[in-house]
Amino acid sequence: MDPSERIAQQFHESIQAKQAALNHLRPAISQAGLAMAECLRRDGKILSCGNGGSAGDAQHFSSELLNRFEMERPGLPAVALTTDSSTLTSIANDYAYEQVFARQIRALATPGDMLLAISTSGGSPNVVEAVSAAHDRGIRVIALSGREGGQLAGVLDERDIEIRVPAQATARIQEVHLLVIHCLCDLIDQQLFGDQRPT
Ligand SMILES: O=C(CO)[C@@H](O)[C@H](O)[C@H](O)[C@H](O)COP(=O)(O)O
Ligand SMILES: [Zn+2]
Repeated sequence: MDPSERIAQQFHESIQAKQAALNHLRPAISQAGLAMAECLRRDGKILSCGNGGSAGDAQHFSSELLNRFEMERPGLPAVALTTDSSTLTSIANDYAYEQVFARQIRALATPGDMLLAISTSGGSPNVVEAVSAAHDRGIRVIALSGREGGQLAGVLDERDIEIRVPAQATARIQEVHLLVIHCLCDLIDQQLFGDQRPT
């Protein structure tokens, strides 16, 4: 296959993954966006975590909240748990890599906060531990996952919301995750600041 055909195939697969996700995920995304808006309205904050590309997604989400998404509005409280290398390396060194997010959640989370837990496989032990820590602190979890949901699906409770992308390839799941994150930001802004969209 020549490069041009490979590129066309990647685009085609990405479009297909998004198309397949649309109706499947619409109710869960809507529920999650409204829950996040309510959390922020009540002065809660949203913590986020993930590994690799999902660490980038966790940071992408928190920066859309802290700075802004598409409209002019005040910054909203969010913390990506993936950015402080001193904290991450010391927790991994002194305890275990599985604890890098959980220990931060136990220190930072207060009642009414939420956790956005991102894992394409649902199998990353540190993301699974993060969910347990969130539950210990009494905070709700929005889980962004894929494939068969992994261990993450098994540790969610009835208050949590699972947004599981119906795809198998990590890259495709990540591409849908980013779109879901933008939908969540859009719903949060609409719920808190009204319907206007940038021209
Ligand atoms: O971005 C990519 C591959 O596309 C990788 O960095 C990927 O995020 C890493 O392999 C992660 O460790 C995978 O973790 P997870 O999504 O299964 O929780
Ligand atoms: Zn990637």
